[in-house]
Amino acid sequence: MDKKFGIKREMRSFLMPRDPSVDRRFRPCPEKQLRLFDEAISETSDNSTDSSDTESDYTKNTEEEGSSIDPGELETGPQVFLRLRPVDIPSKLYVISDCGNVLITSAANENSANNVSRMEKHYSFTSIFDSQVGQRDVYDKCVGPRITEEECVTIMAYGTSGSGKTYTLLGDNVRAGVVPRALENIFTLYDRSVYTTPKLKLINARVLILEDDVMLQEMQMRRQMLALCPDITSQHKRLQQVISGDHEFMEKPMDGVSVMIWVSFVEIYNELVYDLLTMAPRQATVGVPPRKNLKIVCNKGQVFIKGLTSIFVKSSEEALKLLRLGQQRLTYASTAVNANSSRSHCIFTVDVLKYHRSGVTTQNSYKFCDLAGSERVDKTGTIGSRLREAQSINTSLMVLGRCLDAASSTKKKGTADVIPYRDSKLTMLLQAALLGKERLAMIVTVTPLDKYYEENLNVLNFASIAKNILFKQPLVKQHHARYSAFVDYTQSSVAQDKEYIEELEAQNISLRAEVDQLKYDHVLKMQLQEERLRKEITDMFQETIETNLKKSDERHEKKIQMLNREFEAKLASLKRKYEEQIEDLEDEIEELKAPNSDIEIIEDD
Ligand SMILES: Nc1ncnc2c1ncn2[C@@H]1O[C@H](COP(=O)(O)OP(=O)(O)OP(=O)(O)O)[C@@H](O)[C@H]1O
Repeated sequence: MDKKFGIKREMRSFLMPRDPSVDRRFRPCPEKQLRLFDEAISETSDNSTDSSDTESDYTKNTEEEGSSIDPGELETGPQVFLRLRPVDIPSKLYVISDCGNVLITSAANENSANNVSRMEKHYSFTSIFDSQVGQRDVYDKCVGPRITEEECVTIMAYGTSGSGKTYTLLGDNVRAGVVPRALENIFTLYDRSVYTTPKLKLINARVLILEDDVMLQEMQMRRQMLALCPDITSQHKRLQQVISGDHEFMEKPMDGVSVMIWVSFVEIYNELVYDLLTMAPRQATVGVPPRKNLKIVCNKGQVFIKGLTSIFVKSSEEALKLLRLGQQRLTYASTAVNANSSRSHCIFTVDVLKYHRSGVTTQNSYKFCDLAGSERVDKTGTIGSRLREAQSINTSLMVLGRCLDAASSTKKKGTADVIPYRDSKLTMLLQAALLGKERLAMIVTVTPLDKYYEENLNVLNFASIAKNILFKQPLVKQHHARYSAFVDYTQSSVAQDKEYIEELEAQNISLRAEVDQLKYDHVLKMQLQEERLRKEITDMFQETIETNLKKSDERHEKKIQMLNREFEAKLASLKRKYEEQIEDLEDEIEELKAPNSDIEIIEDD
């Protein structure tokens, strides 16, 4: 691995500045002298007498930069924030300047493996959040204004593993991160304008009106999806209390505007794109999503993921539920620096679709991107699948660095470099932000410990490239589209009634479906009950018959025995009678055999 990275460093690296040990005079240099991070970083070699790389010079540079911008010109660039993670003993190598938005990294010791570490550097940021700064302030500075201004924005968390990217975006059960706060903010902002049926949907980067049957399918899908989500009612209530204590989000008065909110959640793992909100097949558990790789399509400058599930949500709780479901399906693993490390990049998108009474539909997208931690595979001794993940993570971050560098050199050279966003899935999906069509806010997280010094320099160098970008073209704040179907529909005074009727019709359709389902369930239940009763009755009759049969058998048996006894008694008496008769007859016969026995003969002499 060392060898591989060694070879790469020969070329211009986007994660590592040039090796300062090489004499400046012998370095290859462009015709017009440009340093990779000029203006954003000032470097001072320990023994250098070159005073142009000092903090004061940095201030001068940025002032010049500021003055060169015509305030009337619509130039804008990413906002890059730095957040320092709280640690027990913070390294003394990082100091925040008095002005509060420059991080000065001191030179590390001479024995450092990397020569780059032997320099003092100044990194400027839009804002720096010290380790004491809480989630509220991070949200208020980085995201809140974008949502209130209704600007499309991509918020990207970038940093080394375990530095707090996921914590910043999602937070925990008490310290809500940027995403739960943004959801509360969005639903408060549109509160009474939130439409309860999915009439509009963003399909293949186009806002479309849904037919009733499609709308019904969407509602059924949403119901099934929400049923799969973990129960977060009490957790959501707690977070809501925390958030409402921290911020005073206001509802934006909107007349004749209906707002439909959709969410989607994707993961880029080993350069493959997975949908985190698909319906799991019957046999799969919540934690094991069907892993179907999705295709990214780029059509006339519009980038979208083909077949990505987008779920219609009516409340911040529903959106948070889906976020938690997606989180359960994300690829995490235990690494040397983080027991629960994200091994993939993930993007949670909230699309806000609006239709106005004027007949115009608009769309705002808020993308929250949690990048996997950049990692030193050689130092952490990563092996096997973790190594493959780490290489894939580092490669896609490298491409992101190249894209940012190409965008920033547009400003430096005044020529438009081709931005190589097609070189990775991540940069393809973030294309709109990388081309300046949407706002880009990068939250860079750093663990201020000595042992992460070199990794942190890479991250800070990366951030400084982003900080250097200025987009020439005006930001596309919202995508507008006019739909004739909505013109008539919304222009007349009857429009609102019609809207209400449509809503009722949609509800009616869904209620009818529900009634049909209930009827079907009822019939099925009755059939089952009848079957059970029939069986019970048959069993009962059979039992009765058997008992009766048994009783009758017993009765017959007794009767037979009694008759037998009577018969035997009769037989005995007849026998006795006939025996007596026989005896009499025998006596008579005896008497007849001796006929004169009753005559006494007397003879004379
Ligand atoms: N500002 C902070 N305040 C309090 N705790 C923090 C802060 N930043 C990070 N942590 C804690 O540090 C740990 C690691 O943070 P987290 O998981 O957000 O890192 P990560 O940058 O997303 O890492 P990976 O890239 O490996 O996924 C978590 O337990 C988190 O709660």
